[in-house]
Amino acid sequence: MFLVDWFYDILATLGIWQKEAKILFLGLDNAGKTTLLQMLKDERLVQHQPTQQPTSEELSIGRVNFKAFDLGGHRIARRIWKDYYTQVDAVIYLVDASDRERFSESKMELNALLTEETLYKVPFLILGNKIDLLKAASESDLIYELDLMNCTTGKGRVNIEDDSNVRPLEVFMCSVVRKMGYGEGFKWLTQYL
Ligand SMILES: Nc1nc2c(ncn2[C@@H]2O[C@H](COP(=O)(O)OP(=O)(O)OP(=O)(O)O)[C@@H](O)[C@H]2O)c(=O)[nH]1
Ligand SMILES: [Mg+2]
Repeated sequence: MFLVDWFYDILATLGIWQKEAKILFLGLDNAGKTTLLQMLKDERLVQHQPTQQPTSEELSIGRVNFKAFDLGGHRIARRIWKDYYTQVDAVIYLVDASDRERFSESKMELNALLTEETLYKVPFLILGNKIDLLKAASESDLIYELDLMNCTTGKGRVNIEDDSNVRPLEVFMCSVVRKMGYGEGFKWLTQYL
C-alpha cells in the first residue's frame, strides 16, 4: 500500500495523475466555510465578513485539483445553493459544533441537500467545526443531533461498489483555527474522488 501511494504521489508531482474536482462548501452562516477555504489555500487565518457573493478558489491537495465554491450560508444566500448542484464531485458541509441552538436548522438544511436529486450519490464530508471551544458537541452528539446515525459509511478505506446506492458520508470533528481535524476529513474524501 505504501509503495502504491508513493507511486501515485510521484505521478501527481509530475502532473500525470491529477484529478479535477468540483467541491461545494456549504453550511449555515458562521460555520467557518470561508475561514477553512482560506486556511487550505494559504495557511492563513483571516477574519472574514459573512460571505455575500459566491466565490471560488482553485487549490490542490495531493493528486486532486479542487475548484472549491464558497457559498454564503445565511438564509438568503442559501437560495442560490441549488444553482451550483450540477456535476458536483463532493460536498463539504460545515457545522458549528459549539452552536447547539442551531443544530436543528443545520440538520434541516443538510437533510434538504441529502435528499436533493441532483446530488444523489455525491460524497458528503461533514465537518463539526470549532472543537477548540469548550461547549462544542462531541462527535457522537453531533451525529445524533444531525440525525446521521444510519448514514455514516465508515472512516477507513471503504469500498463502495459503483452500482451500489450507498453515498459516502462521514463526520469529522475539527478546529479550523487550530488547524486540526479537517486533514483527516480531506484524506477520507479524496478516496472517493
Ligand atoms: N473558535 C473558533 N472559531 C472559528 C473556527 N473556524 C471559524 N471560526 C470563526 O467563525 C466565524 C465565522 O467564520 P466564517 O468562515 O466567516 O463563516 P462562514 O461559514 O464563511 O459564514 P458565511 O460566509 O456567513 O456563510 C469567524 O469569526 C471565524 O473566525 C474555529 O475552528 N474555532
Ligand atoms: Mg463565508
